[in-house]
Amino acid sequence: MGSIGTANGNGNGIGHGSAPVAAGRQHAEGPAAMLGIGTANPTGVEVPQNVFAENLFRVTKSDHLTELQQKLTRICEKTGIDKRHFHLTEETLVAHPELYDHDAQSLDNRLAMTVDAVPKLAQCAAAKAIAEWGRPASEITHLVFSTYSAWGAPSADLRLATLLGLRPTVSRTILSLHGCYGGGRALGLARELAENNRGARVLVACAEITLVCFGGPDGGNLVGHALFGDGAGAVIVGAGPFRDGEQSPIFEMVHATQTTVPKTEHALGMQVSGSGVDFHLAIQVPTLIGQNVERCLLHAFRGGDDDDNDDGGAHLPSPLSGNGKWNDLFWAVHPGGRPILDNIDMVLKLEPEKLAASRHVLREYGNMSGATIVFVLDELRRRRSLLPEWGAMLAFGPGVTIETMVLRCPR
Ligand SMILES: CC(C)(COP(=O)(O)OP(=O)(O)OC[C@H]1O[C@@H](n2cnc3c(N)ncnc32)[C@H](O)[C@@H]1OP(=O)(O)O)[C@@H](O)C(=O)NCCC(=O)NCCSC(=O)/C=C/c1ccc(O)cc1
Repeated sequence: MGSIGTANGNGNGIGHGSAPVAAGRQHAEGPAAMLGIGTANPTGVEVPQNVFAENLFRVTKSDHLTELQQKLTRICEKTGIDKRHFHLTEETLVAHPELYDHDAQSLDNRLAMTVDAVPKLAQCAAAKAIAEWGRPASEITHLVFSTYSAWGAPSADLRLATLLGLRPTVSRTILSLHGCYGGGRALGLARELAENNRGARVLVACAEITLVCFGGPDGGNLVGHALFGDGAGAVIVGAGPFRDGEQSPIFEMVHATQTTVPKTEHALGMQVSGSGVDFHLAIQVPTLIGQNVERCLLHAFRGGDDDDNDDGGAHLPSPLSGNGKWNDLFWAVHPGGRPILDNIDMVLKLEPEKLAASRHVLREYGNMSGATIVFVLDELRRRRSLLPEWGAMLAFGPGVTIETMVLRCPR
């Protein structure tokens, strides 16, 4: 173990698309791949970012807090966001003033309002992913569901399985409170499930509804107010042999790693209390991510090898051996915030259009936590004919945790 704690995928090299997984009857043939991608947002409320602060202060009866409103307006202008989608309506806020009263016990109501809404939003995204995949939902063998916004048992994964009519033997896993790296972790897990269980078809679903953490502007979470939005993403993951009628691989998932940056637990967090959920985003987060991201990428592109010598060895695909190597890749980066993308651009010396898909998603939807990375993958898939062969996916969240995946766009 090096100075950064790590946990690896199943140790595949990143050989050129050809069956790097150990042969054996129970294993799949070749790398896992994304076979269908879908996204969804709540249909009711779409808020332009340039009126967000004004709306928030009006609906929470906080117009007298003029300095705070000016500050939120300043922050909103710097987010790189044009609009966001929300499940929470003004009518609901009028009926539930406890949602912006920091002293009120509102957690029960918040959870009651999201218990059905979260799996239903996930269902909308999953239905699109399944339609693109081209096979019936009954052929899904595993479900990995990530959310921070719905808790309870039976949990959101079971509700989603029921809504989609998945078979009773579907093997379900729910990832809770992973925050913004939940989508990356769910995809990493799906990759391992698909490669290690021949014939497995894994539905990854991520759905987030910010109602659980909504509060008045005096609650001290102005950046969270300016940044987060609601959305769901779903991906069908499977490995060869592929079936008749099945979508051919969109992106191969060649290798995945997870890195925890030591001594940064304080930087990103979520505190649950009777009055809801409070986010904490330290001002240092964009810098911390910028400082650690290249190390994580090198680790992933070495196939999880902890050897720090960049020997251009057998693991590395050729794009990473030359100068300007990172510009030879396509990029699926979680747009956690505009300065995070700016720092990654700067550290990796990326050409301006390399993070275009991430900036587009940030602009159109804001940060939808774990679901956001699926929107970025969906956007990249639209630009597929322009993409180079190899790519990298990055997602970040509490820990600070950095999820990295080496992707390949088959021709
Ligand atoms: C749009 C911001 C807020 C400001 O842009 P800027 O280019 O840094 O501009 P300034 O440096 O001029 O800052 C504007 C104001 O914002 C303030 N500010 C600037 N970051 C801050 C700050 N983290 N705090 C509190 N004031 C600040 C800053 O002090 C300043 O205040 P003021 O001088 O009074 O105008 C930008 O910094 C930004 O997007 N920051 C957020 C980055 C970030 O941490 N993103 C989260 C990544 S991880 C993730 O996505 C998952 C989170 C998550 C975690 C747990 C879960 O369960 C679920 C999800």
